[in-house]
Amino acid sequence: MWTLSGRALAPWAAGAARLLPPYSRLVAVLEPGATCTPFSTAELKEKPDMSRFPVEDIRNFSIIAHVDHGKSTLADRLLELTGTIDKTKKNKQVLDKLQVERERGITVKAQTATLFYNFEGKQYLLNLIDTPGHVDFSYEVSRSLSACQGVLLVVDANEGIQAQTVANFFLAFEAQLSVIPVINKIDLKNADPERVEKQIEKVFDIPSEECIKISAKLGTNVESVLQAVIERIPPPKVCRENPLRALVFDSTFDQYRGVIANIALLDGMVSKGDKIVSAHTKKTYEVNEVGVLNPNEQPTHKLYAGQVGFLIAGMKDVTEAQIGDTLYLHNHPVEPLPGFKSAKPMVFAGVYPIDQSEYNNLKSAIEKLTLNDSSVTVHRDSSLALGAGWRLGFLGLLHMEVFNQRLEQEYNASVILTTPTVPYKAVLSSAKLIKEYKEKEITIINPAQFPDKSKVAEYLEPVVVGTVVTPTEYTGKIMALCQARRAIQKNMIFIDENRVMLKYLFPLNEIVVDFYDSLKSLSSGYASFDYEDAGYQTAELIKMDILLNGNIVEELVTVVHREKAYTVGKTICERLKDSLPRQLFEIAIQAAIGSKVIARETVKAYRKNVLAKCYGGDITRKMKLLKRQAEGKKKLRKIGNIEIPKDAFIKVLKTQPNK
Ligand SMILES: Nc1nc2c(ncn2[C@@H]2O[C@H](COP(=O)(O)OP(=O)(O)OP(=O)(O)O)[C@@H](O)[C@H]2O)c(=O)[nH]1
Repeated sequence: MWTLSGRALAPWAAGAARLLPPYSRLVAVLEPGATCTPFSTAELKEKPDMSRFPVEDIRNFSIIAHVDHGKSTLADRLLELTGTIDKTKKNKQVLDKLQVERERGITVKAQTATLFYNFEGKQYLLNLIDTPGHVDFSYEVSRSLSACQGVLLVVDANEGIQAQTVANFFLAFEAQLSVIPVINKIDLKNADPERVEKQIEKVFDIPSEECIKISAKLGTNVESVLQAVIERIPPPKVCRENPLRALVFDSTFDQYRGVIANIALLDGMVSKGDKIVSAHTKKTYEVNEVGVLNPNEQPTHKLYAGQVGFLIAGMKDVTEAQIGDTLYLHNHPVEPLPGFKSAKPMVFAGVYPIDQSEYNNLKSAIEKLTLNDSSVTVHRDSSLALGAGWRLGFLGLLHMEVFNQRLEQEYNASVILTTPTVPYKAVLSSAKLIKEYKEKEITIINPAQFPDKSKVAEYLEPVVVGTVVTPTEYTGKIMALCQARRAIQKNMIFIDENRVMLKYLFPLNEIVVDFYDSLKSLSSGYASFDYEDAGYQTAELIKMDILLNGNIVEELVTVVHREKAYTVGKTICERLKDSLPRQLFEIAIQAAIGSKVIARETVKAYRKNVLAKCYGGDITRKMKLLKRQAEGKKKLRKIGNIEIPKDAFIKVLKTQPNK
């Protein structure tokens, strides 16, 4: 049984073991308690001497929370309080650097910032890692935690504990990190911090006196968060006398400087000019620069064990900086760190260039983006209708959308995305087939390759344990929704008199697309959801085609449970009818299993006259409109003689909200 501070946890809390951070396995060798005079701002802007921070004056921590509970806002305040950034109204989610993060107001990629903080006459080095809150990005959270010894668990004073609060707490707890509960948004009219304190005590077994109540927005009581970081989070357990051993816990690709690795030093030190080796590739590099992220890269020439920073060493190829890799000094090999369990993709989709001449550009964009996001898996794929492309694996639908948006925004790539599918399995029925496929059980990530029933002894579908946290008044409706999604109830726990936590075993394909959306609308936005992998179960699966005037739409081929075929087919046809523009002729939309049509809708004929509003004989204006229409057509996907705007399929598939 897991315990926290010697206390036993609620029985349901004894979760499956997740990855432990390498730090927690090392023995502490702390340096004697030297103090140092604080850096002046001028010194900081120059090159700070990182040797002035003994291990005991370092704290590495992460901020974890449910979506929107205020992680990034708290990070802004901490950056301001420590003078890392100026106090201005413009500082909003400073660490959310990606365009997609700013547009959607969500954190997608974990970010690191080094803060210098003076407390009781000492200057401390604090490394803060801001993490994403959405379930799709929990892999980023696990990785970030590997470079930390403690976390700030932020909980909204009005919303209280939510599904991702629970999931993130256990990631931190199982990694044996110190947890500081921070109740945020106490300025809200409906804030009830005392109720949230009680929830934290009940669910996480953390005494309410340990909770810090703040308003990150107004800055109220934020200073006591920094003090708690120093007092309650232990310094890293590392040894500076040993030769260098650095963990690459993240990496980004810069067009001009190549790979920038985020590293946590577990042993020794690294300097500019050192020759280092990657334990993964065994390639040797010269260190071009090392430094801290403050929050932008600030060269320091040296980094010491216990510190977190960046390293640039002329790694140009996307495969050279593996996340989880260990770096060591040339001629001083060390035992590599355990690395990370690779992220398991939950959703697969085909990605094709709109125009095949764009194939190479798209290939290079995908390669570069996957370096920044190693949780995406890439398989080459091709289709008769769509040409050469890839089948990519994502952690969830939001992850897929964000990846697509980043391809467009950061690399100007326009792509066709096919229906997301979960990784099904098929157990083959005969020795001959097993010989042909070279395995007994095949994984199907492309519905077009779904094997026929005659070849299969049984189909298997992935399942997850889902956690729903909801106000009690919605329990009945939510239970009905879960049942309709073929879920089996496992547990029900009252967090307090008004809030309940439900645990269900769900088939993954029932929740990836629109479960979250339905849950939110059923509960007026109050219920939250999180899930984790729970293996496979047998299922009656069939392949369903969608046809437009008799032509199969490759983007929409899906695998469905037999029970659900009619409902799913009907819904897709209806949605397609709403998102397809009318054309000069009638369009028949059909859902079919083999040759049997199970649902049908019709789009009536219509002609769009772009010149309708052009009175008189302004020929240049007419030409302009016709040219614009022709340009628009280049972006259309043609199936038979039907022209379909690129986003029509996405509209059909996309039912999950942005958050
Ligand atoms: N009233 C009030 N609003 C706050 C406070 N802290 C954050 N917010 C608001 O809550 C919203 C979400 O804040 P973020 O800091 O983006 O939340 P987050 O947890 O980083 O969100 P993700 O990165 O998407 O997981 C924003 O609109 C903030 O302005 C607070 O103390 N009081």
